[in-house]
Amino acid sequence: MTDSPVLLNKHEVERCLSYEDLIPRLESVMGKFSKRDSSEIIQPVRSVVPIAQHNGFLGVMPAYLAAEGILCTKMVTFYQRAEGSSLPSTQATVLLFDPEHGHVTAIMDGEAITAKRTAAVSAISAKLFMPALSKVLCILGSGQQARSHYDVFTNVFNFKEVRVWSRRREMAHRFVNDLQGPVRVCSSVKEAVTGADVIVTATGASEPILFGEWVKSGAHVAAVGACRPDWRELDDVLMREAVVYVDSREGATAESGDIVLSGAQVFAELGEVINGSFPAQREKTTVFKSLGMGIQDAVSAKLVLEKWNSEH
Ligand SMILES: NC(=O)C1=CN([C@@H]2O[C@H](COP(=O)(O)OP(=O)(O)OC[C@H]3O[C@@H](n4cnc5c(N)ncnc54)[C@H](O)[C@@H]3O)[C@@H](O)[C@H]2O)C=CC1
Ligand SMILES: O=C([O-])C1=[NH+]CCC1
Repeated sequence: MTDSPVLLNKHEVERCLSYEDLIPRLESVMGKFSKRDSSEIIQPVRSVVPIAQHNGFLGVMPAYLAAEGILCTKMVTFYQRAEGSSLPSTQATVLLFDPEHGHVTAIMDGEAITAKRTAAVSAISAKLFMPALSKVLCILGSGQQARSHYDVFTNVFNFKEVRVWSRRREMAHRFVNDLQGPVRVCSSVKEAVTGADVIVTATGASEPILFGEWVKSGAHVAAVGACRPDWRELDDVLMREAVVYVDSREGATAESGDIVLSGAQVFAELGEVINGSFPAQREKTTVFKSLGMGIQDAVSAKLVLEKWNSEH
């Protein structure tokens, strides 16, 4: 008989996962992943089932990290919600397994993991690619990802000004009212991004909202939304003129409309920069196209379980 799996809700997961622990673990696993040593890491591109009647998708994201003894899968649903909907558009559950015997050791909320690990990876991209002396951060969107990106970017960096734009102005104000620090609400994307050093796009858009002509030369864009091959957040000009980094080349080719439809060339994976195979072209305009990876969820879930176990 094996023990019953540990069950951890969103509050527990949030409490057990700090950016301080998460960032170095993500850097390490992404650097290893980009070496493509299958004796160490196995992570297929996520399987996605469209739920066409309801504008949604179910993604299954398994990963095995042999050296670290982590076997994990996340199941994530993501929906295009009608404007004004109060339902979350991204929901997830993460399972950790015992790799030796195959039983489930933990079942935990995946919403907090998804929010935090995605923002932490974007922060890693900014650390490598944003201009030296970056002063202005701009966040497009005001949902879960916008919030986690605000939290980690203002924690890790020292911006002089933070701006936010949301397609409904009252949502941007609600977002800002929830925060401690000063944030300027902008009434258009153009106003929000003009002169910004770092731009986070974290929206449910399926057509471009960010245009290259508005982006300051040398700025860094962390593009988190548009995770379907026919969805866009960024226009062709930006995609073709910027140096494009991705989390996984296979994922980007299968899932990113911004890459597939613009015909942009991927310069490198974030992990290839971390492991020293490719340079960080900080002086150029850069785009980090994030799609999300099972290995990111796997190391996050392991951190949560380690912390929880240390307390019980
Ligand atoms: N790269 C990654 O690893 C991950 C990406 N995502 C993606 O990030 C995006 C944001 O996710 P969440 O914050 O969880 O969603 P959310 O529903 O909490 O927030 C979505 C935001 O996008 C805005 N929005 C929706 N449709 C829009 C449109 N057509 N034009 C402009 N703004 C629009 C909403 O007003 C809201 O501010 C989604 O596209 C989601 O699929 C989510 C999780 C992980
Ligand atoms: O990595 C992830 O969990 C997701 N990417 C796009 C939607 C959910």
